[in-house]
Amino acid sequence: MTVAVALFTSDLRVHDQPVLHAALRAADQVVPLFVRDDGIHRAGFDAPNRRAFLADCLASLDAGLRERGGRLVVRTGETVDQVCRVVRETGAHEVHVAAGVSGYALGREERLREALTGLRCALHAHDAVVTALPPGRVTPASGDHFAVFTPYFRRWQQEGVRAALGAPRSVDVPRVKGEEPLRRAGVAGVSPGVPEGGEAAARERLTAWLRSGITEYGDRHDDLAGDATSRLSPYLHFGCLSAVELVHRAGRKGGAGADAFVRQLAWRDFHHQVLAARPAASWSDYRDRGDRWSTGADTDRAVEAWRQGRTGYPVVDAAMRQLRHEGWMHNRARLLVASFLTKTLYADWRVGAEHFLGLLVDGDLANNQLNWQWAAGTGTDTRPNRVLNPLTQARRFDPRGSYVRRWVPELADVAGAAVHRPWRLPEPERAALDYPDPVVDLAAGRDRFLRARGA
Ligand SMILES: Cc1cc2nc3c(=O)[nH]c(=O)nc-3n(C[C@H](O)[C@H](O)[C@H](O)COP(=O)(O)OP(=O)(O)OC[C@H]3O[C@@H](n4cnc5c(N)ncnc54)[C@H](O)[C@@H]3O)c2cc1C
Repeated sequence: MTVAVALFTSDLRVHDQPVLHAALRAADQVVPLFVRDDGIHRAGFDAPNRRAFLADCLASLDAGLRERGGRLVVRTGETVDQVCRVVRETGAHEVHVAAGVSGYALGREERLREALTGLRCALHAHDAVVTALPPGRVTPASGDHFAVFTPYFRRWQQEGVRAALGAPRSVDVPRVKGEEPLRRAGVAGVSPGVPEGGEAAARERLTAWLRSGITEYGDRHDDLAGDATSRLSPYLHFGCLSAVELVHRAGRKGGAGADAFVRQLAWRDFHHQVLAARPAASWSDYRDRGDRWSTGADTDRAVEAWRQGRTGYPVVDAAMRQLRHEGWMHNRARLLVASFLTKTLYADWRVGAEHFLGLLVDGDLANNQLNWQWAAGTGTDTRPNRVLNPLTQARRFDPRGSYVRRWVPELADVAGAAVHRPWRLPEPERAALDYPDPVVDLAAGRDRFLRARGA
């Protein structure tokens, strides 16, 4: 009887699962293994919202495997140690894993390969499991990665993604010890609106999205109140859905909405290929603009108001409260609150990125840090000094003020677009609101930023 290990990482699914597929082909029995990695815990990367969502993901993956006669084996510790233990206990001759797309995953893969060699066990790392196109698959004529999205996307389209795989019919698991999967109920400090995680919930959402939402995505994706995006990002982050499958299914649906959606999936790949080539960009400027970010008591106060959703700019505050409540924020809102922090307040993008990582269910280094750098103008944006005015953004993307009223209850009774400028309300009405004055003058903030950038 031969045994292989399928090591699950950011690919917690049974559909289009190249790691599981390859392990099943390689051996009579497979250990589907997930290691709750101490390294991720030490790095503070298992924020409560993601831990809770992960608990659902593991439960759903276990259920998916049980439907096929198998189960998920969960261990806690250093990934390399735990995999080696399972290999020794079961006599496995192969370990299959998704190829790393982050510095951490690449390092883990290297250590694992070395440790397994000593056990005469081969490690197979599979491409295009976490992303649709593996980082490095397409590169420009000069350089190891694309620094601008549009030419990257052209090549990404030409290259095409691999075919999707079906879910296995059966999974035969040898007798091996595992822990009880973590229960969501045991995680403290979780935002009340965090959605249910896991492959089953993901596939339900995907089906609904393909049936209706995607058609109008091109026209409506920036509508803050309309909430007309897929909200699939947490499922993509944990790999409950495969980006490859999404590209194919959206492609089969066709139309302008589907094209626009696939383009966003390519943004995800784009950021991964930047970070794979420049791992330091997770915490250092991708392009150094010579910034000397604002510090001091006034900045600290303004940043704290930003975190709490009390800046006095309703659209910014609505977005920050949505993040705290749901562990998710609309992309347009992410862009405008990030511009507000890094440009209007001229605070270091790392401060904002860290706050996001503490709350986002979809929070990941490639997409979060590089989108923050994009918004701060230290990343891949070709117009690094543009400053988004939250009032203009509110007028365009929340023209009736519904998004603000949804998230800022103090302003729920202010009708229409007037909700975006509460300081202009007649005095008795204004004074009756428990809502702060603006923490910064927009024009002054913008001028300070442009002066600092020499623009
Ligand atoms: C400051 C900032 C921080 C961000 N942090 C994250 C993060 O930590 N994790 C994350 O997944 N996304 C991040 N994004 C990108 C984007 O905001 C989210 O992916 C998107 O809002 C998720 O909602 P959705 O699934 O409804 O997206 P949809 O609009 O339905 O898009 C479909 C999918 O495409 C991908 N996608 C869309 N836009 C982007 C983008 N700009 N960059 C990369 N991928 C994208 C996502 O996987 C998303 O699920 C960030 C954006 C900004 C401006």
